[in-house]
Amino acid sequence: MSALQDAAAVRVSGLRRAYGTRVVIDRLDLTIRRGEFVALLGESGCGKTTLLRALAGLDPIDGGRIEAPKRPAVVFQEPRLLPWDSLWRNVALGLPAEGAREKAAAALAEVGLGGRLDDWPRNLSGGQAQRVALARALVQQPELLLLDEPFAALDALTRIRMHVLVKDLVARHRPGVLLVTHDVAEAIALADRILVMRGGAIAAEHRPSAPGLPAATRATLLAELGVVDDLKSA
Ligand SMILES: Nc1ncnc2c1ncn2[C@@H]1O[C@H](COP(=O)(O)OP(=O)(O)OP(=O)(O)O)[C@@H](O)[C@H]1O
Repeated sequence: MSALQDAAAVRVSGLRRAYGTRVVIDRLDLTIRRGEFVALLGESGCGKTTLLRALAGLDPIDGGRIEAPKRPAVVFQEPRLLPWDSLWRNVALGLPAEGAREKAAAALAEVGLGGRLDDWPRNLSGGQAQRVALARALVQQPELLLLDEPFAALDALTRIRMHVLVKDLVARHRPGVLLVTHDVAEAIALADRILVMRGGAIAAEHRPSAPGLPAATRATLLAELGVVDDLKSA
């Protein structure tokens, strides 16, 4: 294997997924490298969540290949915490018992909840609950982190705080990331690479990092998503 291949967090080739006769993913190719933050945009119903669930191993596939060196970790729009378990037990879910509390404590500290190990999910705000969900994902030391609109239900300021946190966590742990989002600004703020899904595959790719590019990219992305934004010129 070459060094480049070694760095892949996931490699997808010729992926196909159908619900009955309805083909949702068709000949989709995608590679995400470790440390690379990829955002996935696309019109509602184009198959983003279907792709994410296939990558997560949650759903079967009907053709093609998904090669991932390790089981990916997933954070969904809702935190999906177990209400009867303390925060550290929620984070430690699936870890071997030995050292689990220490690992959960370190992960909770990383998301700013270091003093809340023995607290309960019911005492958390929406943003804090999503922090716990992130800690639960990162404690697995994933090579691929799948984020399915994890900030969509949060208020605007909490969302920005979460962006800063996630960017920092990804820079430190360097998993490959696939973020499904409807928020063009979020994709531009976080991603190294923005993919647009259409017709069951990746139809376009953008890199928003070059100085001066975000405004142009926003317009380009909105156009690709079929959104006419003439508010500013109205
Ligand atoms: N379990 C299922 N059975 C049948 N059809 C499904 C199932 N799950 C999704 N679909 C259909 O597959 C298509 C893709 O759905 P998916 O949820 O992947 O889209 P999406 O891009 O994530 O949408 P959104 O942006 O609205 O979340 C949709 O037309 C949806 O109705």
